[in-house]
Amino acid sequence: MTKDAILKVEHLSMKFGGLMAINDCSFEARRGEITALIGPNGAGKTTVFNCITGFYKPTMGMITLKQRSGKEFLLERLADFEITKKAKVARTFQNIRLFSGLTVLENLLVAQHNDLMRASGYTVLGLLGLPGYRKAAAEAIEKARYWLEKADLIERADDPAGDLSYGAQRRLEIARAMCTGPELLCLDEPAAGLNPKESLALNTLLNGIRDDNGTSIMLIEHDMSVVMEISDHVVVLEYGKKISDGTPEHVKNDPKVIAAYLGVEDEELEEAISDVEAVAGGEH
Ligand SMILES: Nc1ncnc2c1ncn2[C@@H]1O[C@H](COP(=O)(O)OP(=O)(O)OP(=O)(O)O)[C@@H](O)[C@H]1O
Repeated sequence: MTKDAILKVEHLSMKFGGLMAINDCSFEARRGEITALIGPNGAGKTTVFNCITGFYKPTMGMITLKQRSGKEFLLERLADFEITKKAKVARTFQNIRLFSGLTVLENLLVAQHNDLMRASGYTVLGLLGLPGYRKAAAEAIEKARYWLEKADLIERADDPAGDLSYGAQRRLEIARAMCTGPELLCLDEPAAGLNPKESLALNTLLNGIRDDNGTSIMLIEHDMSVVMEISDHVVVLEYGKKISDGTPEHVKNDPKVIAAYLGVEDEELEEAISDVEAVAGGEH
């Protein structure tokens, strides 16, 4: 693993019956950066995410997460709850999964349930009397308040989560994931369905998480304006294989990526690449 990589995916393959959804895919995500995983529909982005977060066990390959402390975890060998708890990887899903009947604040406190239970010593007496529990409860509220501020949701703390606008619910999900103290935050299409104002608020939140908290972020995203604006590094998949990897600028101008997004078949690829190169050459 290179010095500053938080995640290293090596020769990852995932087979569903006869379908090779991921085929010998390798890439790294660097610490303190926003890495975007992009590609046409069915390219395998969600499958890669599901392998990283333990929802699927890969058919082959290694996924190594290295924490700030230097401690390494082989994610493909851990159960999904251990990936969250021990390796400190948090995720959100394409569909919003909040407790819509609970308030915004309660959603953030529920996320810290494990810490609170540990502080209680797992006894009712602990809940009622232990100073350790009272301290943990105060810290949980403080952490929730911090993330409500960051997500621009402090005014809505006591409202049911289900009453929030779609964009605010997305930010609440991210705030909730951050309350678990992750080293790597994985976001599955965070900008899907957002209007331009909500998209801007999302960008502000994600930039803050990277710059102020130093948390590394991996995201799957279809909205290219979001990808180009906030990513430090982009990995492009097509038919389960990596076809490009680099800065947003590099990837945007990569003829293979352009061809993939135009839906060009393999046999036409060389022709498409030379066409694109000719156009690009003509622009200089
Ligand atoms: N559990 C599964 N069982 C069988 N096939 C699956 C399963 N999950 C994904 N696939 C297949 O694997 C391929 C990759 O799917 P995946 O959802 O990872 O792509 P994606 O890039 O996330 O697509 P999208 O952008 O549409 O969400 C697709 O052909 C899909 O049908």
